Amino acid sequence: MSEKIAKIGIITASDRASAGIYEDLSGKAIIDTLNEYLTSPWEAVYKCIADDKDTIEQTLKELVDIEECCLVVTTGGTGPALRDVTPEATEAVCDRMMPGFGELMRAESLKFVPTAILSRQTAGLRGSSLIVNLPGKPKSIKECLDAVFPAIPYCIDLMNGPYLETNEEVIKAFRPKK
Ligand SMILES: Nc1ncnc2c1ncn2[C@@H]1O[C@H](COP(=O)(O)OP(=O)(O)OP(=O)(O)O)[C@@H](O)[C@H]1O
Ligand SMILES: Nc1nc2c(c(=O)[nH]1)N[C@H]1C(S)=C(S)[C@@H](COP(=O)(O)O)O[C@H]1N2
Repeated sequence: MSEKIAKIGIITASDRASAGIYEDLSGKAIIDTLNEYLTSPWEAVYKCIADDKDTIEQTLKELVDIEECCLVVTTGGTGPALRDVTPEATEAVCDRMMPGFGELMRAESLKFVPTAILSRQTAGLRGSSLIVNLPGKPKSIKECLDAVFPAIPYCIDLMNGPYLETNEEVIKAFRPKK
């Protein structure tokens, strides 16, 4: 995987965005934020789907197993609303969970909104891919990614994925050893 261009999956889980009731600003915010962060070449594989557990699971599997994305970032469906099932779909397809991501994003998000604890966002590993959940609100994307992204390139290194390089004036990747 390391010689290939890094593929990054972006999944918006939203009944209304997927039905065209509103424009998917959150998926766009993920792409814009990653373009600001990354100086190494990458390619987005983007999907906007309904809040349906089977559909989210199938889409996660497609982006990891067929598209070979080293990282998949989801937005939406992490709260307590009855159709919010993105964390459950993520757990269902992951071999190993990475609970630190959700813990850190909720802690950082509390600096912006007192409702941060309503997000059940999580992260996990499927094969050699990292899946990270973000909340649905467009403004939450950068609030959460700024917190966890410094650890993501090293996480992908440890799974023999592509070497992600960042613009250090925007965000600094932390690699404890070379
Ligand atoms: N992908 C998105 N693009 C633009 N705005 C969004 C998006 N997701 C959420 N929002 C905004 O954040 C608000 C609260 O998010 P909420 O989680 O209820 O949205 P949602 O998951 O898209 O809802 P639903 O799936 O029921 O349509 C929405 O009413 C909308 O204004
Ligand atoms: N950084 C950040 N985290 C946030 C928010 C936010 O605006 N910014 N919104 C919260 C709210 S109001 C909800 S209901 C939950 C779940 O959102 P979701 O169901 O759209 O994923 O995320 C929470 N986490």
